[in-house]
Amino acid sequence: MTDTQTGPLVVLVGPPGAGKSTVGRLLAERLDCGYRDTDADIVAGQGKEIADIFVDDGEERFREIEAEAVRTALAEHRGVLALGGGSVLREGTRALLAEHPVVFLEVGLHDAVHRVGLDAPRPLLLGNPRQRWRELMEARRPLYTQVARVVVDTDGLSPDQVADAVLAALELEKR
Ligand SMILES: Nc1ncnc2c1ncn2[C@@H]1O[C@H](COP(=O)(O)OP(=O)(O)O)[C@@H](O)[C@H]1O
Ligand SMILES: O=C(O)C1=C[C@@H](OP(=O)(O)O)[C@@H](O)[C@H](O)C1
Ligand SMILES: [Mg+2]
Repeated sequence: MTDTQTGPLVVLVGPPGAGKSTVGRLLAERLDCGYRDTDADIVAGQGKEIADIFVDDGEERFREIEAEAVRTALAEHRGVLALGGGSVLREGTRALLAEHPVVFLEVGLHDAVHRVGLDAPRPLLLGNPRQRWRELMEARRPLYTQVARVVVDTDGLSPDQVADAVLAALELEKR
């Protein structure tokens, strides 16, 4: 990292189950830098879980809180930053991301649904996770593509392999 660096080294975007949080932690270890996840910032700031924010306050309020969390993290953080899957929905957030080394972690329906099924429930996938995920990805794919400097396909790859691919794609040195 240089003194003139003005934002995160890497920003990870993509749908739920792309592995943003998992690969983000691995990348921070590899790069020997800090890791930050806007979902964790939101939970800490609100004092409640994401699912409870959706139930108590609604998705629109969550998106407002998220937009502010992303703005703050982009301004403050100099390491690896993982965003929540829906953060690209806000035009203002997409405009901010244009200045940063954004990586779209791509994943297909099969791997994504398998991965999120192993994990804590996500409010937006409740009901029929396969259908919800497919709709969500169809609506968002253009947005992920628009903000991304590079796209890394994660299908069939382990988190370690995805981290390798991200480092190669951004031509970042392993430390
Ligand atoms: N490349 C991968 N291969 C297999 N499982 C993965 C991979 N990446 C993430 N996972 C698993 O999938 C689940 C969701 O990963 P997570 O990092 O939370 O995704 P995101 O933050 O993009 O929603 C976790 O249980 C995680 O261990
Ligand atoms: O895609 C979304 O709209 C969401 C994704 C989640 O984060 P991950 O993408 O890390 O699962 C979390 O921000 C929230 O449940 C909403
Ligand atoms: Mg995550």
